[in-house]
Amino acid sequence: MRSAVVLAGGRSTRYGDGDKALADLAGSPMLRRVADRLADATDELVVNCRDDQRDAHRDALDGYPNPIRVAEDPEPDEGPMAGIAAGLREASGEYALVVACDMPFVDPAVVDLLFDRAAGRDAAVPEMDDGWYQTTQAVYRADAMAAACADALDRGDRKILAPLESLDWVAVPEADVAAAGDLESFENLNTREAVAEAAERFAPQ
Ligand SMILES: Nc1nc2c(ncn2[C@@H]2O[C@H](COP(=O)(O)OP(=O)(O)OP(=O)(O)O)[C@@H](O)[C@H]2O)c(=O)[nH]1
Repeated sequence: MRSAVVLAGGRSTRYGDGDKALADLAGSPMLRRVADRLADATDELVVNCRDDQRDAHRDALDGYPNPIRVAEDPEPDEGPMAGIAAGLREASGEYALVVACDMPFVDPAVVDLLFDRAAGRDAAVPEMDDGWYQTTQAVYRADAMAAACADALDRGDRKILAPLESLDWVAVPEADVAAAGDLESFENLNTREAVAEAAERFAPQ
């Protein structure tokens, strides 16, 4: 049982007015593009968002083939780490992929690699050649990471790697990701211009 948690509780300030999770990408909302990429690679979808986003996000996912759960932030605007914790608490699988709602090119082959590498550990996190860890496209043992995020938030430590300090995790080198799939998996779209450019790369509906 593989869960997927899509983080969608942000305010999309760089996108401007509107929720970038609902940005139109050649006929589908970005959240739906992400979800569709995960449909075969995972068994359930958890959408993490605020209460005021819930109905629109459900509508965007109408007809999705896997079970959907919504994990609301207990407090809005507490940042991605709080979103990860809320989403993972709602996941029913032992392991869950966490992915941001603005990564519509997430590659199922990369997802498979991350689940494989996480097996028996608490997390598998891609490590880019420039030293960046892709914590918002990584696989976690759901209960361990949710607890570690809660601890880090309690300590007031918002560093994105803070929850990993107490976990048994493995970095997945960029070269391994590139060998298994496509590095565009990590591309994230923050502005209307980026969404418009990406829309051209999807086949017309
Ligand atoms: N639950 C939750 N998720 C968040 C929060 N802030 C960001 N995220 C999510 O984390 C992911 C990465 O964050 P950003 O790309 O910075 O998204 P954002 O904060 O909506 O966008 P900007 O305001 O332009 O930075 C996105 O999927 C967001 O939905 C938050 O306060 N709560």
